[in-house]
Amino acid sequence: MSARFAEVLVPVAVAEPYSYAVPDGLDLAVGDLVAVPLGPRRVTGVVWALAEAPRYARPGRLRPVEARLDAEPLQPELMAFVDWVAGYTLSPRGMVLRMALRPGETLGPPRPRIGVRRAGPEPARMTAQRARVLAALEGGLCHAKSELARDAGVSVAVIDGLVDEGALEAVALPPEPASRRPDPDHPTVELSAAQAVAAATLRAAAGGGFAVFLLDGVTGSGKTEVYFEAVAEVLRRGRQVLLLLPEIALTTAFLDRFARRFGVAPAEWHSEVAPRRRERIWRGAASGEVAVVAGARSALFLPFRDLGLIVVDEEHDASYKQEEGVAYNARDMAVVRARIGRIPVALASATPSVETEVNARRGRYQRLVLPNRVGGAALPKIAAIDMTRDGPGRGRWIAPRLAAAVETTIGRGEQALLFLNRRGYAPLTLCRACGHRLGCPSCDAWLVEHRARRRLVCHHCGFSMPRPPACPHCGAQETFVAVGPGVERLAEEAAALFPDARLSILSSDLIEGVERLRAEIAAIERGEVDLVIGTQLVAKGHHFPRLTLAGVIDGDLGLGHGDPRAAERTFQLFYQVVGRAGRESGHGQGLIQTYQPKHPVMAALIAGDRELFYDTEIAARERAGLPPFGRLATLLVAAAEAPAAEAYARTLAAAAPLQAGVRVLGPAEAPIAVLRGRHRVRLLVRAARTVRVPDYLRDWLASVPPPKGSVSVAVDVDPQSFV
Ligand SMILES: Nc1ncnc2c1ncn2[C@@H]1O[C@H](COP(=O)(O)OP(=O)(O)OP(=O)(O)O)[C@@H](O)[C@H]1O
Ligand SMILES: [Zn+2]
Repeated sequence: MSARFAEVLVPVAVAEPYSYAVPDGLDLAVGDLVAVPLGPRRVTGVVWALAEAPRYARPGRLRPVEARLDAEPLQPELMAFVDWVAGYTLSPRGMVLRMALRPGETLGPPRPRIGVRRAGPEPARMTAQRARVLAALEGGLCHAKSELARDAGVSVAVIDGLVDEGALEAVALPPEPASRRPDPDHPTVELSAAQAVAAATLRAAAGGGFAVFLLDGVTGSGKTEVYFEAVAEVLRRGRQVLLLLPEIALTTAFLDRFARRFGVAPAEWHSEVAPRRRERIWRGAASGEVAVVAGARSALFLPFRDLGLIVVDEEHDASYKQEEGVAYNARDMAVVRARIGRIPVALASATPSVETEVNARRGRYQRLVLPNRVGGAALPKIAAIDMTRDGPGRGRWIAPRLAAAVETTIGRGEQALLFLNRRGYAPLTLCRACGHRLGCPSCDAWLVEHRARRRLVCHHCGFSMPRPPACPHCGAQETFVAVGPGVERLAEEAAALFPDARLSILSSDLIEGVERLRAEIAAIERGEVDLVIGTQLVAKGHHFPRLTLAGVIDGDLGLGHGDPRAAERTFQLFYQVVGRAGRESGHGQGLIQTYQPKHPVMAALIAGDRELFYDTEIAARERAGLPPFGRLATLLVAAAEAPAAEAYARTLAAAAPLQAGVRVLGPAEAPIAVLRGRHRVRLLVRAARTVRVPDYLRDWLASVPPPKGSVSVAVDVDPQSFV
């Protein structure tokens, strides 16, 4: 007997599934993907439960499920994961499901692939383009139409013309596989003793249940090769692997390395992957055909058929946190998914997050240590340049000592890197006559000059405009001055200082598209560049063999903003940047320009003493009751008008339940008080570790009338950023 009613979760902002009638003859199971009517639309949903009686509406009025879709059902583990993430982040369950159904909108029967081959007579009219097509088909093989067009350098219309005339014949091709099977058994490097120990532990865990590992290796210690051994073991067992990487769009080198080790590249999953390709990977993950996915945080919601291992590389990276919509941290949720799926998860980093470090110190996570660089290369020596004494002249940013080091490095035929975490030319433009500063019309932020694009840009909302001819405040002409450096300005200074050096500026906004960015990085790897100037893009896992000097231009930029994670972020960033130097030569050097050379973060970096940093930071967090010794959450109230936001925030604050171990601070204006034209007021929840913050927040929010009009409330449990 098939069930009469289905509870279907739909990918919209709803907390609960809706009831639908199951038509006679339609056999449904929990997890099935179905098409259901939703208002005037038809959407893809998932059968969350089946029942003999519906939960809500009167049975006679229920609309029926329209069809079961031709797709693998969601596994119970993924459904449980969706429930868990929704509960923890206080997000509508439907919105979390939506992340798991990402390509769901396009899910239909796979689109047929058309191939063509030679048939019949020569075409009556021969052109150069036609000749190229026919030449490419020499030998009688069948080619996919779109690939043939590309190979012959013609448009698809040329091929269609030849088909119409009968010179070519169209045939249906079998669907292309989403990815080929990686081969676990051709290792490419011989592991060092420490690597072998770590790899053996991970390999042994690959067959077991839930366990969390911290693969803790200094920069350039070969963490990747180690976790590849765990990947290989999971593949031998016929199971699937998820590799999470920050900035996957940049990591061609990683894909190449994977391909060298396993014979094929992994399936890539990130926002730059074309929709149809994403759909194929989604299906391939669900069918088991795709064995390994390397992806950005959203890959965590892929419907793997039999996931056996998750690796989170550079686990400390801030890009794992999604702030918009469902606010989740993919590193933390990877641990949750592994626990639900009873599989191991490996977190890799040279600079673990303080949370992870504490978990490892307490033995909750098992630490695997790689204390040395591959081949015995020494770690870079780090020194501070005290800008209060040894800075460059006014309007310049590269201190003489750093300039001299760059000169020497380039002179030896090696590469140098200058790091400044600021895109654009200058972070501030002001009028010399009246002091007016050019700000964004819809955000509480200054406009950043991007000289290459000839525009002033708001980094928060994307607003941009050309530099105005006259000051909008006093009307003076030609009085604007650029204040402070961005990478473009730094490059200008570097070009003047080192006229013969080949420069590359690595900044996401200067290089259009992933492919060009990847090409630029490859050129640096090949040594075709002498001096790299970059934003945080350069800090992420690159291996530039000839790079021996890393200079940090503004060592104070991230410090002291009242952000509880400022010290941690700064330490991680600079340690990683400097960690790009001397990876092969062994004589790497890091120079950090700072006005606070005595700051604990600088002191730990200069001493090359990572433990000193963690000891200091962990003690400070413990004293202050900050994560992981306490919990944080923010409620951000936003509205078109400031009074509406403030009023609702006060209502919320007044309704905050009294509970031991919980303090609610605020409302206070958010550091960026206006964003995209919306006024923002924040409440901060500080709680003891033992408090179940999501439950507390749920009770609280249920006790107040929902926001009306333009007012919205965004909940962020474990916030990473406090802007
Ligand atoms: N046992 C080995 N023998 C030879 N080469 C190795 C070995 N292990 C790793 N390598 C090579 O050493 C280089 C550095 O390794 P890898 O990039 O994995 O370091 P990492 O620990 O991830 O560094 P980071 O954290 O700085 O990104 C790579 O080119 C890698 O192929
Ligand atoms: Zn703006």
